[in-house]
Amino acid sequence: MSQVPTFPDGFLWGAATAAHQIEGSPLADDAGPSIWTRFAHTPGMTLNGDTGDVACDHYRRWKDDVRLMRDLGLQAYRFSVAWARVLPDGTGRINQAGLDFYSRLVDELLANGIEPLLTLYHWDLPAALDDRGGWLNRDSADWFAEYASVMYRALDGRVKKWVTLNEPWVITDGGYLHGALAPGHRSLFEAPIASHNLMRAHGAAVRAYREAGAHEIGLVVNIEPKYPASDSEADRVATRRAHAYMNEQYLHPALLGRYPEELEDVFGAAWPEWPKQDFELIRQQLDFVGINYYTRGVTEANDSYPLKAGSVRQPLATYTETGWEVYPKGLTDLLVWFKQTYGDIPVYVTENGAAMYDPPIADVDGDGRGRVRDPLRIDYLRKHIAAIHDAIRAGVDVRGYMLWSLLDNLEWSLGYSKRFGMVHVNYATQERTPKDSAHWYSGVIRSHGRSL
Ligand SMILES: OC[C@@H]1[C@@H](O)[C@H](O)[C@@H](O)c2nc(CNc3ccccc3)cn21
Repeated sequence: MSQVPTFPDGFLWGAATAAHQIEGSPLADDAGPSIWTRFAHTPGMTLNGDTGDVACDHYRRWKDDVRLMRDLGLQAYRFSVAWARVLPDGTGRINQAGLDFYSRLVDELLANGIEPLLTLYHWDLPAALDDRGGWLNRDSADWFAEYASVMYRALDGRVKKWVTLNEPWVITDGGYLHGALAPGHRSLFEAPIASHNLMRAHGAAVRAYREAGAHEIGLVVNIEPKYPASDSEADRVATRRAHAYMNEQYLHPALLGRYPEELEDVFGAAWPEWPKQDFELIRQQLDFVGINYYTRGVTEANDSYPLKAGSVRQPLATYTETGWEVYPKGLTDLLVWFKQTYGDIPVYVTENGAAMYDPPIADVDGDGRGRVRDPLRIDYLRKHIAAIHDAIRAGVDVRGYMLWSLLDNLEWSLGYSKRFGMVHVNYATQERTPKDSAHWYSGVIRSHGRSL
């Protein structure tokens, strides 16, 4: 970047988390179990048998964590609601204690000048609904709309930015096709059905919001630009399929009212006939789209997958703990593609970050305070925020940045093995220690990006 970056007035600087990954106490105060409570307690499903039983103990430490956000200067905080705290059976009976937890959290955020950005669903379906077929049941759209309406009635006005779903692609690719995530199904036939019902649920929740809410609602997707590993026709076809499968499978129905044509070929006999009226439900006017960006996908033809496409690991820049390539330009390319494909819909980067090897906490300055020196994370964040600035200069209406994540937390099936936080969590003592990246990010926020 040649000159000092200037971000638009009102550009929102925040951080993101998710209920199951930080809260702990999943069954406290009459909450019901979720599919992740069940999945993590199933032997062999998570690394080291790690569960969300304690996590970051945020359910009890929420007030201190909001104080930490204030001290870091966050302007916004993206979090998710654990559906089964509010509706232990998924529908019907409301658990007031669960609703009160989120109401108190929102009030504390507002009292500290932090804008809440609420995600209704971040993967933790009530187990009682999974027992009724979960996302494979077409009734799931009604279940989700009922839950969403409970939350709108309780919090709308205090919460002014709502997200229906976090990453429908991961929910179905992980939970229904490959089985690595809850509920752990492995079925090419189930995956498109779960995807479709998730998008029907998204549409039903937006429709309910238009009747009950008065502010902003959007969808969050994880998308990554796909680049062919070579200019061979086979790799180019594979890249197109991978792009349709991850990047268009959810945005097309939500914003264009149709699926990309490649999906019928990708799923073959497993691709159902969809009722036309479903797309009238799915396609709803959105106030914004959230994009979660971590890396790109270099893609080659590979007949051993249903997709007939595989990712090619890039040798040089995969020093993240997840092995994901560091490729900031992919974020610029993606944001420009989004605008070119779907038009001028406001965008938030609702997740971006990296799990890096973090050295142990040490009193490196001799001032009695622990420090975590994470220069690689700072470098990653700096380059990706600069990539957003490049997209803004190219005309993309990016409204904010939510760093993933505020805290080290439970990385789903990978347990506590990956640390994405800008704040270190000692899981034995629950002590929080802002890493160097947290102090750096505070400076970025204070300077509105000019200190990049
Ligand atoms: O993996 C880091 C975060 C995760 O902790 C969040 O809960 C989730 O919203 C999230 N989504 C991605 C996007 N990529 C992804 C790819 C394959 C499997 C899982 C996530 C990364 N992350």
